[in-house]
Formats: sequence, structure tokens, C-alpha cells
Amino acid sequence: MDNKARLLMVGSLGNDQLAFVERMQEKGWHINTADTLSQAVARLNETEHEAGILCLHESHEDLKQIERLVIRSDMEWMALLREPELDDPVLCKILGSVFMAFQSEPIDIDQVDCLMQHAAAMKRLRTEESTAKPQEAEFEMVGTVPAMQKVFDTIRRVASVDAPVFISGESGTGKELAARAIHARSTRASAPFVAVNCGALPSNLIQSELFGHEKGAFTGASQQKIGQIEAAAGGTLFLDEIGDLSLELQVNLLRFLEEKTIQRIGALDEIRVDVRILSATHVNLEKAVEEGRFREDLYHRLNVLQVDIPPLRERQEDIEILAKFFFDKFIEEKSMKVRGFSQEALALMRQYHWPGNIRELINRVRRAMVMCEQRLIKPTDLGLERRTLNRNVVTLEEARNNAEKEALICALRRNKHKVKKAADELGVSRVTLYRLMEKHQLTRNSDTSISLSSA
Ligand SMILES: Nc1ncnc2c1ncn2[C@@H]1O[C@H](COP(=O)(O)OP(=O)(O)OP(=O)(O)O)[C@@H](O)[C@H]1O
Repeated sequence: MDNKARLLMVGSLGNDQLAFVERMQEKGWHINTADTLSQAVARLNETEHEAGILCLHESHEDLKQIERLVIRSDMEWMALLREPELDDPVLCKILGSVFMAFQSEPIDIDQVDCLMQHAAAMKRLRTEESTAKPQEAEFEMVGTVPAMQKVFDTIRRVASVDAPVFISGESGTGKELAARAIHARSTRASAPFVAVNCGALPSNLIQSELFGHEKGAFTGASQQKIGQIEAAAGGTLFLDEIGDLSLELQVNLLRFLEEKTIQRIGALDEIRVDVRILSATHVNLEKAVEEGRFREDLYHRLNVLQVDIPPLRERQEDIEILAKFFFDKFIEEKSMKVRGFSQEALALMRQYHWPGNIRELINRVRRAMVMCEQRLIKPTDLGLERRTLNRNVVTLEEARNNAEKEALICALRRNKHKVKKAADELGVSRVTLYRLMEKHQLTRNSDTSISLSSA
């Protein structure tokens, strides 16, 4: 195999085909050809290509299939066609949305070569970008920042012990995913994982949901029902929104945790059940304990080990990686024209405060991929126009600069604008103070006054 960049040529230029291939080879390309789209797919599966050319001359291929091939491949394509073919509006739409370029006859080989070199360079850039930041999808959880590495480390540790784990974090941060990860890593992995959202059920139902009931235990109990605790026997029960549990049910749960037995509603016998309890809430449970809404003894029972998942806004460096992770996931599900995120969209995603955390990110990315009419997702597709960023965002650099400027102004004011005294107070030399004043555009109009030279 040579080291030449590989170009896939699909379809044929008829009589000009041989000459075209020879000229492109002279220009240093390794050309693979495919007569049909299915051959093209096979070639792409066999070998990595840098770019593609689709000859639409007298092509009988289905345009939708052509579009699909281009979108699914991980490289740029150009189309070669004849002028009259441009009268087809469907073809024009596809040319404009998924191809990087097209050329109608007569073919200009130099231009084709140049465009394909650009295409190959784009592909290289994308490959470098994706290898530069490997996606850490441990336990199907993406996270590269130290705070998430710490979460993964804690998950690993708590998974090997059988004690209850309390998972805290804002809504949509990945608490259930963490619970599933703990279960999957534990010795109970082959037994069931059962998740119950304690906040989603009315209090009269949750008792029967958790503990089950006997036939005829209450009006409407026409059948015996196994509760979720029993359903999780041998495995793990994840109690989400535990803070919403009524005080009465808190007593029952505490009893179960202490005695490891349950009693179905209406039953006389106690049943022994071996279940590991993981619980989570997005509310402050300590505060609920202080306010008497949550039993302290139950809180301590549940809170033997803790996993705390940080909000998305505190995982700045992961936002882009997560967005791309979900993008790749959804693009697999459905063939879409969209190729990625525009730089502006990425910048706004980094600035946004993500109140709904990862769940919100997933929803915005999914919607944007459907709404996007061009190749790159724009802020409007994500619903993240500048005006929605109602937070006054400053970078650390800006914050430092502001603090420095504030300190200079205060010191100069306190010392009646005497530079020597202000410099002494600030612990810098006079020269440094002058330099800093210049940096912050603080001009000294006289020995006794300073002013801002610009707003
Ligand atoms: N680190 C992650 N990497 C990839 N996907 C994630 C990550 N964290 C969460 N998700 C996904 O985000 C969505 C929300 O996660 P999950 O349901 O676990 O959050 P939660 O904190 O339990 O939410 P709630 O408080 O509303 O119950 C899920 O689709 C989950 O798969």
C-alpha cells in the first residue's frame, strides 16, 4: 500500500474516465473506483479514503441514496455533472447541502485536484481533533475533567462494597446513570437493577409500589402484586427523588433497611429480601432533615457512601466533548445532512449555564440536528442565541484584570494619587505601577488626580 492520499471515484465520466483517472494519478492521488453506490459502500468499509468524487453523468442512482452515502461517510465529496443536470431542483438541493463543491463540464483537473486537497486537509483536521480529545465513556459516562474522574473513581470504589450509596447532584446530571454504573460494577451485576422515582407516584400508591400488596388488601387490589423491593431481590434498588418520600413511608423504608424484611400490604408474613439500596435526590437532604421533613436516622442509613455529581456548568471542558458524543450517537440513528457544530455554537454552549444539565444538552443537540438546515449547527438551531445567555459571563483572565484595575484605583485614591505611596502600599515599584496604569488606561492628569482614559 502506498502513502498517497486515497480518493474514491463513484460512477463514470464515460469516455473521459480513463484520462481523468490518469491525470489525477499523475497529481499524486491513489484512485479507487466504484461503479455503483453499493460498491462504493463496500470500498469505504474496506479502506479509509481521504475524499470522494461522485460522477453524476447519466447516473441512474437514487438521489436519496447518494445523499445517504455522502452523509454517512466521514469525508468530503465533490460532484461532477453536466450543465443540464443542474435543472433538477432536488439534485441542486442535495448538491448545496451535502457536497463541498461541484463542477460541470468541461472538467478542470487542476481545480478538482485543489478542491480534493482541501477535502483531504479537512478530514485530517477532523481526525486530529478527535484523537486529540479522546472520549472517556467509562460506564457509558463521558467525562474528562478532574471532577468527573473523581466521580468515576468513587463509583469504582463504592461498587465493590455492599453498603447503601447516596448520590447527589442537580436534576439531569447523571445520577441514575451513576447508579446503574455502580450496579453494573458490583457483585450484584447479574441480578436486577430496579429504579423507582419516589417523586413521580402519589403517596397512596408508592407504598404498594415499593412493598407490594396481597389480593384484596384494599379496594382495587384485585391481584397480588410484587413490590419493587422484592422485584430487585439479589440486585439493586435505586430510589430516585428520595426526598419526596412521605414521613410515613420513610418509617417503613427505615424498617426495611434495619431488618431486611418487608411485609406486603395486607400480608401477615414478613419476607426476607436481600437488596442493595442506592438513593438520590436533587434537593438538599440535610436541609430537609433540619426542617423535619426527612428522618435523620433514615438519612444516615442511606448516606453511608456518597457520590456527588457536579453540574454541567462546572464541567466546562466536557461540554463540547459531550455535545459531540451525543451528536455521533444521534447521527447513527438517522441519516442527517448536518456535519457538526459551528464554532459560534460551541462557544455559546461553553458560556451557557445549563440549568437542565446533561438532559438539557441532549435535548438541545437532538433538536438542533433536526432543525439545522445547513451542514453546521448554529446557535439558533440550539435555541442558544446570544440574548438567551442572561448570565454575565467573565473569563478568569477578565476577572483578574478587573480586580487588578480596582486595586490600582483604590490605592491611588487612598494615597491621594501619590504614585510612590500607592506603589508602596501595593508592594510594587513605581515603574511597575506606571506600567499597570498604562495597561489599564488609567491616566494621571496631575499629581493629585487620576482618571480613566476610556470608558
Ligand atoms: N456523563 C454522562 N455521559 C453521557 N451521558 C450522560 C452522562 N450523564 C448523564 N447522561 C445522560 O443524561 C440523561 C440524564 O441522566 P440521568 O437520568 O442519569 O440524570 P439524573 O440526575 O438521574 O436526573 P433526575 O435528577 O432528573 O432524575 C440520561 O439520558 C443519561 O444517559
